[in-house]
Amino acid sequence: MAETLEGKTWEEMLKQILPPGTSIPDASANLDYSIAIEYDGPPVGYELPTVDPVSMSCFTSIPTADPFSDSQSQLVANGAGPPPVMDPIRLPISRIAGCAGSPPLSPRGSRSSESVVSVLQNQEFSDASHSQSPGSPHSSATVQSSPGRQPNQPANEVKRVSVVTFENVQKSDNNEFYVGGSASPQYVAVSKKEKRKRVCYRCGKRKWERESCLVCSARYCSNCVLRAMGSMPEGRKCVQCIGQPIDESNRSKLGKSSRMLSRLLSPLEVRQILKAEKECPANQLRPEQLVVNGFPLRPEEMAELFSCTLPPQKLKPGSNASNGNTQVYINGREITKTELRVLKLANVQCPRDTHFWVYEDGRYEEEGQNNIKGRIWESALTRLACSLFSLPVPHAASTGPRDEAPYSARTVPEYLEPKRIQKLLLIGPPASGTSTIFKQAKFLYGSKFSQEELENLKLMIQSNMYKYLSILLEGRERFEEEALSNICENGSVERHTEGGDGNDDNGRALSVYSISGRLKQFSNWLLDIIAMGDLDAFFPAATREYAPLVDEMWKDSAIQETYKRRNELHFLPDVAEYFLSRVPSPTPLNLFLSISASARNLFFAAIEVSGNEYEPSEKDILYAEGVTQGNGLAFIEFSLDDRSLLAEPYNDNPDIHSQPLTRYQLIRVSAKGMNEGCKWVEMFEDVRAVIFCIALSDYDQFGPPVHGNNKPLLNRMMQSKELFETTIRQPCFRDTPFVLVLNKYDLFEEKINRAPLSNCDWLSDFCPLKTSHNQSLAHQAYYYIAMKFKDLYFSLTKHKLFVAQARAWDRLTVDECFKYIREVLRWEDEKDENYVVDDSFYSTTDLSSSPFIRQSNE
Ligand SMILES: Nc1nc2c(ncn2[C@@H]2O[C@H](COP(=O)(O)OP(=O)(O)OP(=O)(O)O)[C@@H](O)[C@H]2O)c(=O)[nH]1
Ligand SMILES: [Mg+2]
Repeated sequence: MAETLEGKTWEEMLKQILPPGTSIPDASANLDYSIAIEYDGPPVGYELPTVDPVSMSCFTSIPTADPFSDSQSQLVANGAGPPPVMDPIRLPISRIAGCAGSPPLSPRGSRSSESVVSVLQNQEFSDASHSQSPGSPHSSATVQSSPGRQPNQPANEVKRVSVVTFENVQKSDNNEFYVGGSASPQYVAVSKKEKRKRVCYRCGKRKWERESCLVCSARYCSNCVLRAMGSMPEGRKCVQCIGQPIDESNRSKLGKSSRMLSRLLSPLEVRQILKAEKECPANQLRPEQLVVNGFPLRPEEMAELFSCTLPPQKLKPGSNASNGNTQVYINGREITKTELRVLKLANVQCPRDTHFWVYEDGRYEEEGQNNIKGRIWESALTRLACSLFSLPVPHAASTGPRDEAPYSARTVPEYLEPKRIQKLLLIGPPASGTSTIFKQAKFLYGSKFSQEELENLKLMIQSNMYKYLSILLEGRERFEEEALSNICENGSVERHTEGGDGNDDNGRALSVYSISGRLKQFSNWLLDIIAMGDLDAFFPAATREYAPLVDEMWKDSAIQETYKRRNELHFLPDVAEYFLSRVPSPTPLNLFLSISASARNLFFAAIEVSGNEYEPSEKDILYAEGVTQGNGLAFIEFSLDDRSLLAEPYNDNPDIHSQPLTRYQLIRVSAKGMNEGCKWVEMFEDVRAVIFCIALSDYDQFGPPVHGNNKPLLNRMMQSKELFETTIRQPCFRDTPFVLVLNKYDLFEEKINRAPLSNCDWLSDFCPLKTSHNQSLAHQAYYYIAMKFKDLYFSLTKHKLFVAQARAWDRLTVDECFKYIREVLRWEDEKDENYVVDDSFYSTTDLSSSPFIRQSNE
């Protein structure tokens, strides 16, 4: 260009710019090749002409058309379609009468303001709703899809709308604009969230494949989806929609696979996202959406509904929960065919159009007749049929006045109802070992862990790893502060970074516990979300992004130094070490020659456990804290072999072996949130026994109170005792036998010789005998604690407390516990039948298999 500038006329230069053969215009006065530049000279002495601004009161913006695509121009060039026509911009008059041939229904917005070529209704974009405008994903304006067009219709001759309105001009979050118009009078009332089909809401580009937000239906292309939806803690939702309920029309899509996600993410990640989508609280039906007999459910009713043994599946909002089709009504609800069959079995006459009224205790009459015809569930057969078909059987409590209870769970001998499931509620203060016992029961008597359960356990272990990591990081901060203040006070340099000058680039002091800025950032992030209780929301999707940093951190010498002082990290559970210090094989040693052995172990454990390929071993599962992620309700059903040693004396009847085994349902709940007047326990009023688990080793430990955060640390045994008292005081457990499992005997045994029981005020009057009778201190102390609880229980309930000992890590001891519990249930049954086997208060202290059974320290 430089040469062309020199000595060439403007005609010559122009010739080079214009296509060959084009004539050069004459240099006339009007010819203007000037380019606008900003004037920055001195102020002018005259008034500059101005253009009145267009009134924007009705428009948020002037709608513009999409760029004219290559394929469109191709079609035009081939004569396959007429040239595109720009839609005239409409004035904000409320209605403009239109006719066939009037412009397509909605001028569209585009971020490109250079191109003003109108939308060509081209095959490429053909779709029933192709002419819609891109709209705000979060707006609720009305939009009408084009009624579509005939296959042979020319591309641009879509059916024109008769009326176009401009009332719904919207501005979206990302500054794109659209105008929604009502197509024709019959569509005006149709209010549907506007959809910008084929256009990505984020980049505005047309893409075939998009993923849409379950809340606002915003659609994103594969380039944008991860940016717009983040780590998808609630599945496919834009980040700003997280926490909001889904659009109900999307309910059937919950958890259904997505090709785009499968392409972008690993199968495990997709599974995790889809699982979160299906299961996260925000995406669940809300009680008020479920209508039963014309009334929306209350939260507690909903909780009750979903806590039953066979909760309803695939409920839809507003669905008719009665779902009957028999023209027979009970309490205003049309019953189902199965229910009708059971009624017939119960000898209830029910011709069509009968309206029954059934009372809580099973008495029934024809509506308005005031003439009780009988009791529906009177016969065992009816009850059996009901339990077979998962139909309700009235609670023992509701079958009339308590003392007459005609068929309470207690008084119907087990063998009359072989199918009845004996529910066992397993409960205990945090970290007492309930999950461990639950998992042992599953290993012992239950079915294998399903793929899904394994996946859950894996996630749980992985998220626990982050918790342990955060405890380490917190410890590191503490140690760093200590070290730095030591340095300041003593001028001591002994803990300074080796080889460094003790300062970082910014002149800040450093200690062996100091980490780099990047790691510090990660550390702050993790500690923040843990402190906010948000880990579950971020895990696993967001934490995955940090995986490389986790690796880096494990390798860091500051973490290694912190880990050396793990005994000072009180919140680091014992099992953390198990998970943190595993060395997987094969060991790529050469990679890690430069780091110490313990750091290497941490590193491997982190990589192994946090990796996708990690599969938890049986031991991992057992040692992992919790049963389910989030530690919710968990239950299993199993039966026990009845031919235990303890059972034999009662099994004289040879028929007993031909009868089906008793089924048990073990329900494990976290005791968190249980307090006086607590409602949810009432859901378990029909349990056969409460298994209350306490960690013996808690007697010298202090922890934050279960209720309330700012109170001083409390002795954990005292906390367990309080929770125990609260539980036994629950009215719904008034007649329920309690089995106290004193767990963690292994830790207790090891601890008792160095820490006296008097660490716990309640246990301060323990007075061990000289161990002349071969009775170890631990045995005596255990027995003493058992008696303390029995006394307490008796004073409050006037009943006997059954006590068993366990080391939940040892499967055999858990097996013994359950066999003991089975015996307790038998004793209770027989007691109810007046075959009182054992009435002494003290003889039920412990398992008869225990060597300490007759050794009281009284
Ligand atoms: N040493 C020892 N540790 C045990 C025993 N039973 C459980 N643990 C460990 O104690 C910790 C707490 O046990 P969990 O079974 O998770 O306790 P939990 O009752 O479910 O407690 P939350 O989950 O807090 O409700 C886990 O790390 C267990 O591995 C035991 O008998 N001996
Ligand atoms: Mg647990």
